[in-house]
Amino acid sequence: MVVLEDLVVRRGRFELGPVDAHLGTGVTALLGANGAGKSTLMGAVVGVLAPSRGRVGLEQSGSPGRAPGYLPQDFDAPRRVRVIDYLRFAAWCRSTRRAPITDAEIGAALRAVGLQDRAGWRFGALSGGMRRRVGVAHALIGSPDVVVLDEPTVGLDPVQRTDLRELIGALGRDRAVLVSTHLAEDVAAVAERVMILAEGAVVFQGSVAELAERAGAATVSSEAVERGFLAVVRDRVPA
Ligand SMILES: Nc1ncnc2c1ncn2[C@@H]1O[C@H](COP(=O)(O)OP(=O)(O)OP(=O)(O)O)[C@@H](O)[C@H]1O
Repeated sequence: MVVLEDLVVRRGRFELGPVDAHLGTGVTALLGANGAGKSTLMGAVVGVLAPSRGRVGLEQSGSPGRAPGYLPQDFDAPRRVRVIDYLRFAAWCRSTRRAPITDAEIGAALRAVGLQDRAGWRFGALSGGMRRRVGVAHALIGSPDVVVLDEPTVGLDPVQRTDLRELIGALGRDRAVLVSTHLAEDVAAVAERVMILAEGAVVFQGSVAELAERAGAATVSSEAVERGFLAVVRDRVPA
């Protein structure tokens, strides 16, 4: 559903890529140290950063032309705006004449993140975790075939983290989901595939089981993912 071909993105002195990848149905976790290029790659996938070389191809089945759903790392909204009005505005921006996004779809997105009873609240009155969940709802409205979530579990309490993981897993059943995280538990719980970046380069692409194997683990667990990640990154950058 997302095809990355020879993709290179420059931001100041930083260069990401070249990246070649095919992100099909399912959850792909994007891992890497701070500054490795995860947000840069996600920005290029959703079209907010222009490639300096190569291409991002989106192959969507449903409403043609609907942009990928995107939770940016620094998602924010005006404090005084009510949640429902913010999402209605976002829905209007994402609607096309042939595929308008209805209030029912906005309600479904709010229910998906457990915020249906906060629809009338002002954004500034929500807790940090709830604001993050509004950002996830914002990424879901209109049921895009491609959903890109930049560190969606940051700031969530353990219950909300678990619920959000379940939601991400469910989304991955019929769409391409790209999710960045620093939490090995997120990867072990929901991802099928993993891509690891180090200093702008792709240093691993494969299944979660293959990553666990890098740590010599026969089964997938948070610990195996963490050790696999460290093995991959340390292989590349010797201490
Ligand atoms: N607006 C910008 N202008 C210039 N360079 C930038 C800009 N934004 C990010 N960078 C640089 O791009 C590189 C990659 O940043 P990016 O945000 O993609 O990393 P990341 O893997 O998402 O990191 P983190 O885990 O800290 O969120 C960093 O070296 C950063 O300094």
